[in-house]
Amino acid sequence: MMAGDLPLDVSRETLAKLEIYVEMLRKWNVAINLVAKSTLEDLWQRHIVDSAQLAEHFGDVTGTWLDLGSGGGLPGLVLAIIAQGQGRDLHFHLVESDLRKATFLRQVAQRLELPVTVSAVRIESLAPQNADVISARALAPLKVLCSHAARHMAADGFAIFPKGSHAAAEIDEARAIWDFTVETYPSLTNADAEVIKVKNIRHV
Ligand SMILES: C[S@@+](CC[C@H](N)C(=O)[O-])C[C@H]1O[C@@H](n2cnc3c(N)ncnc32)[C@H](O)[C@@H]1O
Repeated sequence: MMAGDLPLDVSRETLAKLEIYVEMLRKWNVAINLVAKSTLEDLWQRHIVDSAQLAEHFGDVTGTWLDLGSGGGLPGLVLAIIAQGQGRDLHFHLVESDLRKATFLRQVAQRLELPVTVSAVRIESLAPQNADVISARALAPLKVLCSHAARHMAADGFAIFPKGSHAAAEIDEARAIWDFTVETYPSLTNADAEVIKVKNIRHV
């Protein structure tokens, strides 16, 4: 494991928890497609570091962090491990409609004693959450994410989405339907990709 690749300092305990998580991810991935098998060789950089970079946006936020379409826990579980290690007052709510993936998320959360709740439902059927932060990775284009965020985000909250090389096009497309403010940050794991932070989402 390469702690030095992480975009932040983490304690030995946090690193140990990340290692256990990765070990469980690899084990369960034999039976469930949590991450593409083609990415297993580079799992740490492709998935753990790529998720961990969102921790740079913790700032002084407290409350509920809602991660939509968590899959194998990316970025939700990685961020919960880091936030817990930093002693942050953040609770992570992971939404994943696939029951087997949701079971995996609960098993990791239980084993690592993380501040995590898992809802095994479709996002569309989840009651409005008033979340302080919303994240989603590899779930949907920005125009769809804006619709989820508009429903589930607190008025003063923000959404943070790792995006690929089409972030600018997705922003343009979303603007036809949604009004919002957006900040973009270069991805630390992919020179062509960006992380976008979205606030004040309203229908046009
Ligand atoms: C492409 S995977 C990405 C998973 C993870 N975020 C990652 O980066 O590896 C998308 C995940 O979202 C879940 N998902 C898709 N649509 C959903 C919905 N409407 N409600 C809840 N989960 C959904 C799928 O089951 C899948 O696990």
